[in-house]
Amino acid sequence: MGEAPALFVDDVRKSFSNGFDLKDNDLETSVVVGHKIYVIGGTDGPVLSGIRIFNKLTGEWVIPTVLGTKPESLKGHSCVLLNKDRILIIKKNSKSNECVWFLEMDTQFIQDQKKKFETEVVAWSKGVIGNTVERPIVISGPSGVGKGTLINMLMKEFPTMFGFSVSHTTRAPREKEQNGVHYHFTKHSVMEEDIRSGKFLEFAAVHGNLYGTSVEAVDVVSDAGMRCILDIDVQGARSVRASSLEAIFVFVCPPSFEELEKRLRARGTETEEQIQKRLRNAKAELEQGKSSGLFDHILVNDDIDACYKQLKNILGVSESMNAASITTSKVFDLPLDLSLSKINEKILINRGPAEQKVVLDLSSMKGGAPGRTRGLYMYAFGQ
Ligand SMILES: Nc1nc2c(ncn2[C@@H]2O[C@H](COP(=O)(O)OP(=O)(O)O)[C@@H](O)[C@H]2O)c(=O)[nH]1
Ligand SMILES: Nc1ncnc2c1ncn2[C@@H]1O[C@H](COP(=O)(O)OP(=O)(O)O)[C@@H](O)[C@H]1O
Repeated sequence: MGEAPALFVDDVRKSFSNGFDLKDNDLETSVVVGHKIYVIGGTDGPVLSGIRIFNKLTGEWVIPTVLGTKPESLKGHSCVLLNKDRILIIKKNSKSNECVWFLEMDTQFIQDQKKKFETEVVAWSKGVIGNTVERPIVISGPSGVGKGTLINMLMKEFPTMFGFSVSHTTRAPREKEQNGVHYHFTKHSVMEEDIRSGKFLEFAAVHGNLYGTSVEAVDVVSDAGMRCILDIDVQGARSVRASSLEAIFVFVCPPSFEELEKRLRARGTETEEQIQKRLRNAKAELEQGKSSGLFDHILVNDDIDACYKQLKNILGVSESMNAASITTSKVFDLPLDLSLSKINEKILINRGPAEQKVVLDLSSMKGGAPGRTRGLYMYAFGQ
């Protein structure tokens, strides 16, 4: 087939000389990138992040700022450098659906973060095997129009198909709202810090509070094989439109302004002052929602059942689909004893001579820190 010869990672390790007695083993591995040596793992010393970088030019160790969601433990792993901007890490003694991780050290995201932090920065990104699910749905509309009601109906009828993106907010919880279910309720300072460190896909100040969708909120829904629903305001919808998330945008209008006010009052969850603020903002939101060209579909929520039916039509779901099963790709066991070799955009995971070999195909890889790395395929062959 004319493929390039396999690059054996272990040969690369043996061939570098750093002046240090860095012995690669299952717990601590090293990857050379130009004049830097990235050491991953490591249990000794003050290396809390488990990542340290040796700069061969200055002869100094640097502890980088580590972003993203880390693997829970890295007791036994093997790694290989990909395209000089990220390192692939395979966790040993794990399942194929949780073994693939990437440590990014020179992707666009990292370059942006380095400017912000003015330090060395690396970021973890979990690899997700298999097909991505259908396009997420962004639902916007003024307060009290019925967004929550429509979303609840959808999730109740199709519990395995749709998952709600749980936003963060600095507003106080309403009586029946649960932390982690309706919102992640948080403090202004904490949320600002998380925004700065790139954890949010979008955020906006709405009715005097901060609201935002974390990258993680969308990823956990996709990881569960479900289609993600986002209930966000028009500013947030605009940010999502500009992001890499390819969503369907739906704007919900009331039949009249009077009806909107009636619903907001009847819900009884806001003070008079808050109702007034929401009504004032509703005017601008309705104008932007209807005229901006941002939304793919505009629904009028007059009769709730009729509106719900229209929403289902837009999403292409029907009653017969509510028992639809989620297709998951086959899960393999990866032993403690494995080695990696790289052939173009494929990684061969050798599981011992008598065992099946596993191929990790990276040719359709997309995404990455601060979210998951997707578009990965894994299959076994051999005995
Ligand atoms: N941009 C953005 N807006 C959000 C997010 N979560 C909720 N919102 C919007 O914030 C507004 C206020 O939400 P909430 O306080 O729950 O009141 P409600 O609109 O009356 O349900 C609504 O327009 C929501 O769509 C988010 O993560 N990002
Ligand atoms: N089509 C409708 N007709 C009458 N009342 C509605 C309709 N849709 C929603 N409601 C009611 O209006 C109130 C606001 O709806 P909600 O879903 O909380 O709005 P939002 O999430 O957009 O703020 C709720 O009390 C809900 O039961």
